[in-house]
Amino acid sequence: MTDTPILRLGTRGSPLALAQAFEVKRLLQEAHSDLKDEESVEIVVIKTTGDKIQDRALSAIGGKGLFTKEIEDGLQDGSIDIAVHSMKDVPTWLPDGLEISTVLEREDPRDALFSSKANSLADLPKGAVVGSASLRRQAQIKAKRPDLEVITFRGSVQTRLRKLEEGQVDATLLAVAGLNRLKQSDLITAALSTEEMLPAPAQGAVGLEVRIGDDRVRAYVDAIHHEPTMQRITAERACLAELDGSCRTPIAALAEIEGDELYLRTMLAATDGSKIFTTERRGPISSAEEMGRSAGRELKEQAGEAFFKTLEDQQS
Ligand SMILES: NCc1[nH]cc(CCC(=O)O)c1CC(=O)O
Repeated sequence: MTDTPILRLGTRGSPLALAQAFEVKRLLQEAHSDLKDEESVEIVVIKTTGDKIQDRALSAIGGKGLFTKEIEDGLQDGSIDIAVHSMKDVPTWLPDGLEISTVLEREDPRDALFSSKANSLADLPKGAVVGSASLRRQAQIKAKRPDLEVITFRGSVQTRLRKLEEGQVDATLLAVAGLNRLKQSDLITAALSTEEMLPAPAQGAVGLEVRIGDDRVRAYVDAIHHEPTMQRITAERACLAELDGSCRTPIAALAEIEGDELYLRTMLAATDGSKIFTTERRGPISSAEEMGRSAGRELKEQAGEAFFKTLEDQQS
């Protein structure tokens, strides 16, 4: 019997965030006999700025860490021991004293199309309306199908699918991983190939953030760590860091492990799809970080300073 929990997990309260937190709890309980008690691992729901603001595109609100800041505050003030995040939402720079110690095995990193009108982006009727608030998705849609109308579209997975059902849009895109974790993958019309739609850095990966040097907590979380996932997202996030990417910059990156090599594809785009820069790297897994950095530098050079200046102007 435990009076107080042994571990407190901090999470957002969306159905997807909760599903991820319960998965972490289940894995921790499976790995450690002293956590078998129901009360030994407590899930603490924390509302973030990103959850409070529902009426605007995140890119318009700006700022990094919209889905993570308040949860990190909980780590720093000791009210939680572990923050559970979608790694896609975690900024590349973490607050002092915190680290991503652990990642779960990655889910499917692809984006999924939801539509009753077509099974692929290419087959959508001319002029169809696609709802997405992600600049990365908007840019890739516009690059392939300039005739489509892309409208900003936010809310939880449930809200977006309801809007689609109501006919507010002809199609929307969501991460396959989210639907899989919610056990709702049957709602997916089609998963898009990574050639059609390159995913966001770290899409499909769940990460655990802890206080640096918290050996007690580390002893628990180390048992559920998946190193190949960490290697992949290290390369992807290094590219993002090099570009100083926020959710205002359309950036995509996907690293895959092929034998003992890492194969990294990255993309930087103008939001209207008028420019797409891509680069690839192949190298030893141990160079994940440097490969990502170098890919990011190359994208920066390809795009040139004028490109970043234009991005800034578009936002102001
Ligand atoms: N920005 C919201 C967000 N953060 C993580 C996911 C999906 C799950 C994942 O990528 O792990 C989503 C929703 C979506 O893009 O469909």
